[in-house]
Amino acid sequence: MNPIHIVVAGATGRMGREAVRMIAGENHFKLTGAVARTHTGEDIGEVIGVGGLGIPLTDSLEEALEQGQPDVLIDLTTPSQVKRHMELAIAAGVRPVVGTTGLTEAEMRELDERCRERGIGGIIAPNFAIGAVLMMVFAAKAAKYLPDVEIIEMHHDQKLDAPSGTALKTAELISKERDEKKQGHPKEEETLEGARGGYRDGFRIHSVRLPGLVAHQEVLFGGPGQLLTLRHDSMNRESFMPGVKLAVEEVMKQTGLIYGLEKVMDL
Ligand SMILES: NC(=O)c1ccc[n+]([C@@H]2O[C@H](COP(=O)([O-])OP(=O)(O)OC[C@H]3O[C@@H](n4cnc5c(N)ncnc54)[C@H](O)[C@@H]3O)[C@@H](O)[C@H]2O)c1
Ligand SMILES: O=C(O)C1=N[C@H](C(=O)O)CCC1
Repeated sequence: MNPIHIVVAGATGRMGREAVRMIAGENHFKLTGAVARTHTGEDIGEVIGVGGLGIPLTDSLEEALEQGQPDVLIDLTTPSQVKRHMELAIAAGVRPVVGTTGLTEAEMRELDERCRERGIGGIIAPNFAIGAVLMMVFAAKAAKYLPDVEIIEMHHDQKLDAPSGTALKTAELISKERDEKKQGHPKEEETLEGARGGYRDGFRIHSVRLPGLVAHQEVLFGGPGQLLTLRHDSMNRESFMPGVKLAVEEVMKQTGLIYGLEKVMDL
């Protein structure tokens, strides 16, 4: 079997480094390009401390797509870059696997059309941690029976988008199962703006940002005389890598853009 050729955008970032390390450790994956914001020409393997990989860092995704001829782009950059990167990859027939959060629903619809026109697959996973995907799916099941729900997501203070992609995806899955209901007292009023968090489909999402955190989420359900809390914690970025690996393998079999790792898992 030919290895899957992969270019990583954001290769020197917290997630990108882990992705490069993961690719280097898999026989059926081959790194063909590493893109970072600044062009250094240095070997990405030397930069991240795994030894030479023979792949120089470039600041041009176009160059990495043309020279490396990858099958897959893994994008782990920033909300401001991800759409352009996906457009470039799709136009070149390269399948995007995207962890970068912050794309709007309209943007995802447009990118899905582009993938279909090109006859290729793409995967956007707001959270690659398998445990987090399970938490989201379990939350949707619980919401059917316990419609009073609030989401609290907690991330490190370098995160640019709020609420997190995970919280938005959890809310989407919950809304599909939950009967329509406005959570909280009908006459509640905020005396401090934002105190009740963001409002979506009748329930609330709260975002916490603190140094020391990585990626954490609680989904709280309440009913008369009972509480159910679903919680997931990512302690480090290695926690996301089994999901990245799965997404790269699955994207080769798909057509169109898939939003959420649960759609390629046997759940
Ligand atoms: N889906 C998931 O499971 C998951 C997990 C963690 C992080 N994330 C998301 O992944 C993204 C990256 O997270 P991080 O913690 O690694 O961030 P980071 O800031 O450590 O890394 C981002 C990298 O992107 C690079 N970059 C920025 N602009 C670029 C450009 N134009 N071209 C090439 N590279 C560019 C930066 O130089 C940096 O190295 C964020 O959007 C974050 O929310 C998703
Ligand atoms: O570090 C981040 O940023 C993360 N973002 C994802 C999100 O927005 O849900 C989840 C994992 C970490």
